[in-house]
Amino acid sequence: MPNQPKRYRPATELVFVDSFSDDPNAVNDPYHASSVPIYQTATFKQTSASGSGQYDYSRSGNPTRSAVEIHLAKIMNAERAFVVSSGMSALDVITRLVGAGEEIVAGDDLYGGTNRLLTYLSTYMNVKTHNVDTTSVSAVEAKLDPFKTKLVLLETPTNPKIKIADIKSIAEMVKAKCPNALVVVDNTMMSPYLQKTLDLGAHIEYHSGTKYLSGHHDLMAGVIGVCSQEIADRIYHVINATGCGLSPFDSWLLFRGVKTLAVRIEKQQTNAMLVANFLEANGFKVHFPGLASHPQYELHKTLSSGPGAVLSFETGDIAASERIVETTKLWAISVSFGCVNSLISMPCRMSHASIPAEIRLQRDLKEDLIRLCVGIEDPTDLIEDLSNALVFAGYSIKN
Ligand SMILES: Cc1ncc(COP(=O)(O)O)c(C=O)c1O
Ligand SMILES: N[C@@H](CCSC[C@H](N)C(=O)O)C(=O)O
Repeated sequence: MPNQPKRYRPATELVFVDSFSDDPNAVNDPYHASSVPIYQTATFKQTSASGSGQYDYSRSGNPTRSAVEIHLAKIMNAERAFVVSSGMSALDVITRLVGAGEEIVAGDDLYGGTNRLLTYLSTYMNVKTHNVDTTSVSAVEAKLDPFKTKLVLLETPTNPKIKIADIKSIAEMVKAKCPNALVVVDNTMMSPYLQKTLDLGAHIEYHSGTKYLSGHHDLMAGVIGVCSQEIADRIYHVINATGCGLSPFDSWLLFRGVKTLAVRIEKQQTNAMLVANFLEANGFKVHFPGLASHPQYELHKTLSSGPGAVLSFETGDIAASERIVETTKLWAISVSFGCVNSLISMPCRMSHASIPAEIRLQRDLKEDLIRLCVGIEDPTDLIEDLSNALVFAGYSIKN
């Protein structure tokens, strides 16, 4: 790899902060802190001009960042993990592995910001994206070009229509038909607690760490996990070259959030199941992979150990959807998901407003769609609040 800093470290040499470890790569903490300290420093002193400490400059590496990266690599079953300044920054780093004239195959239901970055790449960088229905392995296969395709980008479940892609079959097919392409999965909706995409055959998994991994909507972060040292080297090179590594304080906050990931998700998805059942029992078309009515209900169970806690539903009436969203009290009107607080939104007005209306129409992204991101509150309160809003919008509701 050209232009590596002299302190570039492969995964085997990653350092971590643990004063009781006899591992030579552990950072010595003389105070035996039981929470990883925040190394709020840009630079690290050297013993001589050429003497190498474990770190020299926080853009290239920082002990607090390393600590969370090592932990995340373990829970993703990744060869190595990296943390960067946002989910979009994670995707930006990954797409820099694609050159001008090369191509990406991606879904036709994608987070609005992802669609915006892919559109930017095609407009300014001559990197074309084919958007296909990733619920169909053959639709993905049809757009592969063994010479041009460099990334196959899957979101599963998709945001906001909650469609499921068969990661395992797609990864096997891509490896056979297009060995130069990398299979990349945006695993934000599931988190590594529910879905381990690298075990399913993906080369790269990434996250908006702003969501479940941190869990409290108090930071922006992106996470990238990779399956091999070779990909790790390329990703690290881009992160150091572009300077998007996560700050020490946000690395610390992210690490703190990850510690409660399992308990938060268990509670959130139990609540989400109750909310999804309530809406379906009241006649709404609900998109949630925990419901037997979901078209990929069986497939999702083979990929993930739970349905997660994001669902969307249709009312068929934009004005009614607006009334519902604007009437709930416990469900805050907000973008994002994965937080301990429950949120309600209209994707076409909010998270997906950057996708031009005609493209939303082409992709059958319904303007009346309401997305619910279920938190850890008492589910009786959540359902009562939603029920009141539905009644206010003119629906007759049985609880
Ligand atoms: C599925 C998905 N991926 C990526 C992102 C981007 O993450 P961030 O907001 O942390 O940049 C978002 C939301 O923003 C998202 O919903
Ligand atoms: N104004 C922001 C909207 C962020 S949406 C965040 C999140 N991914 C979601 O799906 O709610 C933008 O245009 O990026």
